[in-house]
Amino acid sequence: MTEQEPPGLLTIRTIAMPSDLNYEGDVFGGWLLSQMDLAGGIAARWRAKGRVATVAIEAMQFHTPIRMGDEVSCYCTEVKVGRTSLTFRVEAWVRRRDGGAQEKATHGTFTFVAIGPDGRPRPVCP
Ligand SMILES: CC(=O)SCCNC(=O)CCNC(=O)[C@H](O)C(C)(C)COP(=O)(O)OP(=O)(O)OC[C@H]1O[C@@H](n2cnc3c(N)ncnc32)[C@H](O)[C@@H]1OP(=O)(O)O
Repeated sequence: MTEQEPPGLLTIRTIAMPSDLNYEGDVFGGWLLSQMDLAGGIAARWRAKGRVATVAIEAMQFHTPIRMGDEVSCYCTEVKVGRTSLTFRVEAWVRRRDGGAQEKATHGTFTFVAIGPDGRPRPVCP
C-alpha cells in the first residue's frame, strides 16, 4: 500500500517530547495548536513577505491522540488571501515512534494579518 501524501507545504517537523504531554500521557492539545500556529505563521510570513499576526483560529478538529516520541509534521495550504489577511488550512500528521505511515492527527483553519512597521494591518500583494 502506498502512503497517503498529506496536502500542502511541509512547514514544521518535530518530535513530541515528555514536556509536551498531559497528565494522561498524550500530547497536550495546546502544544499541538501552538505547533500548527507556528507552521501557519511561517507559511503566511513567506506569502506576505514580512511580519504577520494570528487574528483567528477556527474549525479545529483532533482526530487521533499523539504520544511521546511520535513524529509530528505540519502541512499548510493557502485557502484565501484578502486585502491584509491570509487564511491557511493547517494539517498536523503523525508518524508513530516505531515507524510506519503518517496519519492525519488534526486540522484547523488559521487566519493571519500582515502587519506593517506601525503595528497595523498592511496590504498583501495579490
Ligand atoms: C491576543 C494575542 O496575543 S494572540 C497572539 C498573536 N496575535 C496577536 O497578537 C494579534 C492581536 N490582534 C491585533 O493586533 C489586531 O486584531 C490586528 C492588528 C491583527 C488586526 O487589527 P484589526 O483592527 O482587527 O484589523 P481589521 O479589522 O482591519 O482586519 C484586518 C483583516 O483581518 C480580518 N479579520 C479580522 N478579524 C478576523 C476574524 N476574527 N476572522 C477572520 N478574519 C478576520 C479582516 O477581515 C481583515 O481582512 P482583509 O483586510 O483581508 O479584508
